[in-house]
Amino acid sequence: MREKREASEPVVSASERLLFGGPLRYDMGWNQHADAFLTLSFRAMLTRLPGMLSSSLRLARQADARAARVVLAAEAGRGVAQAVSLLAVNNALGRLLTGPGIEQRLRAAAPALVVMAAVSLVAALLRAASVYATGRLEPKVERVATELYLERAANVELAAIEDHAFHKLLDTAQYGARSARHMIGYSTRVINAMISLAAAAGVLTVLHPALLPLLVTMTLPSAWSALTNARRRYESFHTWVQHARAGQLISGLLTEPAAAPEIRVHGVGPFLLRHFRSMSETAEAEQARLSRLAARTGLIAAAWTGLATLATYATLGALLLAGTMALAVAGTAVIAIRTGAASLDTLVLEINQLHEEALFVGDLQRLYAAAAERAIPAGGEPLPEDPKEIRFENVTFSYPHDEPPAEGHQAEQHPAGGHATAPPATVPHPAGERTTGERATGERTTEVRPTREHQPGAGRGTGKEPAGVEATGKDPSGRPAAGGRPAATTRRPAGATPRPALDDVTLTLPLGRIIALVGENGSGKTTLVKLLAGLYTPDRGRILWDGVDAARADRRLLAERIAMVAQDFKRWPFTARVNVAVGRSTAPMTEERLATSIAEAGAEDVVADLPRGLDTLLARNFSGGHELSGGQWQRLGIARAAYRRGSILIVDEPTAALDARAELEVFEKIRALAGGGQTVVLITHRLASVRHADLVHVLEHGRLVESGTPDELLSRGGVYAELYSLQARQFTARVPAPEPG
Ligand SMILES: Nc1ncnc2c1ncn2[C@@H]1O[C@H](COP(=O)(O)OP(=O)(O)OP(=O)(O)O)[C@@H](O)[C@H]1O
Repeated sequence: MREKREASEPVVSASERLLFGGPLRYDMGWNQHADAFLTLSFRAMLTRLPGMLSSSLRLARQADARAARVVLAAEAGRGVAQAVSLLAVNNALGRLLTGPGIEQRLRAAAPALVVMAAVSLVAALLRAASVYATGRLEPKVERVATELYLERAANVELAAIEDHAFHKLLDTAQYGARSARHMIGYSTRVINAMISLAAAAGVLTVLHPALLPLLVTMTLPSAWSALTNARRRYESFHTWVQHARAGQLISGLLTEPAAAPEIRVHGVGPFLLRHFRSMSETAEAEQARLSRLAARTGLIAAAWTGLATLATYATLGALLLAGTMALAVAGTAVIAIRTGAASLDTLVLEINQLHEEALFVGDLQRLYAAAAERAIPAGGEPLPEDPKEIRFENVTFSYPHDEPPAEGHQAEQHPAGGHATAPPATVPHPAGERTTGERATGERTTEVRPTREHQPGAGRGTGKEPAGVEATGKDPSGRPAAGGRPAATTRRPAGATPRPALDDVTLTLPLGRIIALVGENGSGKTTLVKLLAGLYTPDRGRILWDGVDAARADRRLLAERIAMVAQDFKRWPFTARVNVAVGRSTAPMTEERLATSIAEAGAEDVVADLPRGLDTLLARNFSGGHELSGGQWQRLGIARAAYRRGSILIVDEPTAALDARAELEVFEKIRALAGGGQTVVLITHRLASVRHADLVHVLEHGRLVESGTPDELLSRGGVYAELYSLQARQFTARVPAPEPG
């Protein structure tokens, strides 16, 4: 009881309190399983065993049916071999211990000895077959499960990705594939242990009915000790790992380039180092506590096993003395009890592990189901071949909003990006600290479960953060900061209903023209183009392509027509060539198309300056990688959109990172694209650049407030004219001369 209280009370170091205002907590999906694992009784685990085994089998059959059959047959064969071997031992002992001379006894025992040798050989061959087939199966199972995971995740609506609950499931389920792989090994060992236990128990029962209870008595202590330590470790994980993570966060900050200048100029290094030491010491204390408890449990188990062994041998002796058991049978019983005890021990541990893995595979299956429900619908009406206009009719759209955090969890934060993503790479998953064949001695081998940062699709960026959420954990490229740096989250007060991002908007986008969307920050411009691109569907109202409602249209065909340079377009960690050609990854990658797109975006100089031209890897954190400036990236982004050759080009803040000359040039290029018949939907705050637009829509607080040509809007003297003159004044206003003296 004392021990439980000790483990569940988090020790928050003074450093943690100072730096994070309390315990630093990441919101990680697998946390959900802490309680499930700790509260489940061993009996309940046994009840669930058939379900878990059949789920493993299903996965195995899906991945490689032949290998699955080999494993099953080999394990069953090994069990039979063990029973036959025990019976042969009994036979051999019986012949050796009774009879006239030693030579005749040896001769009589010879057939049984030959059987033993043959059975050992067969068992060894079967084991080899099982090891080989399991080794083949495991990676295939993981691949099949991962592919399904990635495929489904990539195919859900953007709204699902931005939905906190779905994202949490996505996070939890990321461990499922690895768990599915582990389940194969555990299932094999469980099946093997069950069969050999049944063989030993069967033989013992045949030999003498009193032997079976002795087997159980001898095994229980070590199984109890192993289980207790595993649970204690798991429970402790939830107590101290968060603190260890806080320490790792500090060590990450001390080495990351972004923090380096301030660490040096402001002398933050010693300050952080001091707190790093203090946090590490807290984690060390927890490790010491665990080791102390493990040693104590090990001792208790050893004493219990010793007593049980003594009782076993005393019973065997008594049976021998009473003449109710032959010496040969007693000898066989000792061997069978030892084998059976080892099998039972393995069984307890492996079922434990299997259960834990099954929880994560369960998440994966839940994700598959949820992702299927939220998948982008396939099929739909075709869009008109050459539409004249797209019309927004009374369109209203609100972003789904998260519930405010529960009381007392104000320090609970997500790793970078505002959404829960992955735990930092250096922190093992509890099941990652896996025990392989743990015994009461406390010996174990550990394996660290890789986190999403190591997996394809790592660091998914979602573009914008939910209303009122401010993400601070991104590097300038929008990628999650290294080490899963937590983002401070601030939220809307509880109960406040957010304003719709778009509120009853009715407007027309004439195709083949340049249309500018203008308005202050947060007025709904980006939201409008995301609806146009089919990334969201309106809550109310319709988006009509010459009368065809986009909500009923084939979404894939709609996307085919759109090329988009978003504000935070993806900077793929690939070569420059791929960064452009990824605009239309289904098209053959031709040099001519690449060169044309690069020229259309005015990105020739950017490519010419790269050390290996188009083959330069654009990711500084890899060897040979190169980093571009914001403006250079922006040009490549436009080249990517040009490469796509969509009929509607959406450009969101294309010149934000450009100098004055480059800005002019980019607008020229964009105008030229429109000259080729492409529709350009341009979002910009630089109103001087809007002069060439055919039509300007002005948004304010999600509502359309003005529409017209730039000249019409200027002469109207409304919001546009006001914003325009504000900007113009910045250039003409005289800077007050400094006061003399
Ligand atoms: N993914 C999102 N989840 C929740 N709310 C969002 C999301 N994206 C935008 N919003 C909110 O919707 C409103 C409109 O945002 P939007 O990005 O469309 O404005 P904008 O006019 O493009 O702004 P800016 O000029 O700053 O780019 C804002 O209140 C914003 O906070």
